[in-house]
Amino acid sequence: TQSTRPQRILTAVQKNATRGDPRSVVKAIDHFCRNKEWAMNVGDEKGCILDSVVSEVNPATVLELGTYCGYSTVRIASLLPPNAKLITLEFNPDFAAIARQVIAWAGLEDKVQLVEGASGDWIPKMKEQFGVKTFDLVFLDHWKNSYLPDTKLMEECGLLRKGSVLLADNVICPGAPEYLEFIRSSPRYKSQYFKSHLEYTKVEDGLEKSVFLGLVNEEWT
Ligand SMILES: Cn1cnc(CNC(=O)c2cc(-c3ccc(F)cc3)cc(O)c2O)c1
Ligand SMILES: [Mg+2]
Repeated sequence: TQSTRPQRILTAVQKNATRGDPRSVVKAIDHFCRNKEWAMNVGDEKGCILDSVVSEVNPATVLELGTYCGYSTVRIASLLPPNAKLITLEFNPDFAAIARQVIAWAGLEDKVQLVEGASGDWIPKMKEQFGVKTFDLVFLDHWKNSYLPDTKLMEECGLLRKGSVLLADNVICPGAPEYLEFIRSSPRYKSQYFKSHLEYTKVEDGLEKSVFLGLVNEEWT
């Protein structure tokens, strides 16, 4: 039977990366996707911006929306302090199955909880199911038209605190126009755009970093 692209990515990791070495896993996926088959990982260029935001926030709790093959999961988890937790949600069971093996190859399974299902179903259950109070960092990389409803849902569920950081991939390509419009005009967020390129290409793309400011007082007038 024909293999899938995620399966071929896993094979490339198992052949070219060292078990327990997250950087070699990231390198193997980037090499495969740049030289063999493009895939929708955040990639090396935007990945460096992701790394710098993770290092700056130094989060104890991270939520990733959209796991795919686990590339950004490995990048983030490899930078987390001891006892920090990353919960990553993936809707597609085939992607989730591959991601589990990529995360295990990197030796990061103790820092990562991969949850299969729809973000809209799981976000309201985060507190009761995983004992999460709030997230210090959220990486949005799932369906682009889910960025906005899921951000509103996280607010409503009290999962964001003053200072929580949202980092959204693909705000230019494929684009998340409703999300960008909302987050850049909301008084509850301080946003910053990091210009970059679509993974493994010269096409423009970028990451939007938004800090939640909490409920600002004019909302009570
Ligand atoms: C099916 N599916 C499961 N998860 C998702 C969510 N991710 C994306 O959709 C996504 C798409 C692209 C992209 C695709 C085609 C193209 F021509 C240009 C860009 C890039 C990304 O970085 C992404 O994160 C989609
Ligand atoms: Mg993406």
